[in-house]
Amino acid sequence: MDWPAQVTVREVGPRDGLQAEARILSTEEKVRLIDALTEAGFGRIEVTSFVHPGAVPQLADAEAVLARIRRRPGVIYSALVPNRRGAERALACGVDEISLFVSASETHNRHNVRRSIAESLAGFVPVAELAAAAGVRLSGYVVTAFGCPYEGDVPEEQVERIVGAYRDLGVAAVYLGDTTGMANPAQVDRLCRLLKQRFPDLELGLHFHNTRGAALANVVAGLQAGITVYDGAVGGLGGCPYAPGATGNVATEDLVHMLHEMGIATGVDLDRLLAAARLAQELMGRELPGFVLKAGKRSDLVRSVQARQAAREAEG
Ligand SMILES: CC(=O)SCCNC(=O)CCNC(=O)[C@H](O)C(C)(C)COP(=O)(O)OP(=O)(O)OC[C@H]1O[C@@H](n2cnc3c(N)ncnc32)[C@H](O)[C@@H]1OP(=O)(O)O
Repeated sequence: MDWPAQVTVREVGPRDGLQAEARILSTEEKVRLIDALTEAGFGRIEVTSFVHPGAVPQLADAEAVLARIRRRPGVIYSALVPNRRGAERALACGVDEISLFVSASETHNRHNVRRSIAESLAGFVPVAELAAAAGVRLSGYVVTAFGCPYEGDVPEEQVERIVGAYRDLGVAAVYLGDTTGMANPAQVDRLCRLLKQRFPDLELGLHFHNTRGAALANVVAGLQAGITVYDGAVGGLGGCPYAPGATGNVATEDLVHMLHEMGIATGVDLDRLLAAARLAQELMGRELPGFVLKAGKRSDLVRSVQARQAAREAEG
């Protein structure tokens, strides 16, 4: 297998990660976290969402967050947008990318945005027009693309239909979301190959939650199918307030660590990312699920084992 030389890792912790966390961070705390992620070298960061403030109270300060973060030139700071009202708010803040979202299953979409899939898609038309007029990048998530907590299996044709609708809207990228960690590597391989064949000119990205521990295995399946864009949430923050049993995205530092060990470049500074993960843990006031956060980098292993050994010898 020829692995790609480089992949794009999108940091979505400040949006997907925070939206389901019980502890509401202050605007200042969010800005500190996003600035630390910018320092880590990400080219793309999803910073917030412009949804109804009552639906996701954690992100009700989207405008203030965007106004205060230190934006590094060239970095794409994106926000999730459900409708025209959200697009108007996002554009007023000068976002670099608007990410639309619709579920591949009717039931989840109704729970999430109180609309049918067809109604969501129809509502995206004016958003696409606004984004195009403003010259802002447009992308779209397919939520529950690999399975739905309410409906179970999601037919591949349904995902294909939504990707086609996004393509017709003129999006630059489509991100396939495994919202509740239901994907397996064989399924990822099959769906990605199918979509790449059907939509060869569209950028496809993968967004895995690690609910059942399969996220990194699914990333490898995606790499084998030729996908080069992956989402992660710092520390493994995350979930979905409208999906029972949802937990965090794959921890970005685990993803970046694995990719670097495989010889795949990401442009991300892993040490700075780990510092951001420790900050996220401190801000949330709880242990986050990321593995490398606890175990350290592979390259640090021998050093830390030797240090422990020396400490034991000094004690004894
Ligand atoms: C898998 C994932 O992680 S997806 C992300 C997690 N899920 C979410 O973020 C869900 C977000 N959902 C929502 O924000 C809501 O369900 C909506 C906005 C999509 C739909 O809610 P509805 O109540 O049906 O909206 P509706 O269009 O009827 O408008 C109701 C009111 O909300 C306001 N509103 C609608 N959209 C927005 C918005 N994007 N931002 C702020 N206010 C809004 C309207 O202006 C209206 O206000 P008014 O009563 O003062 O006139």
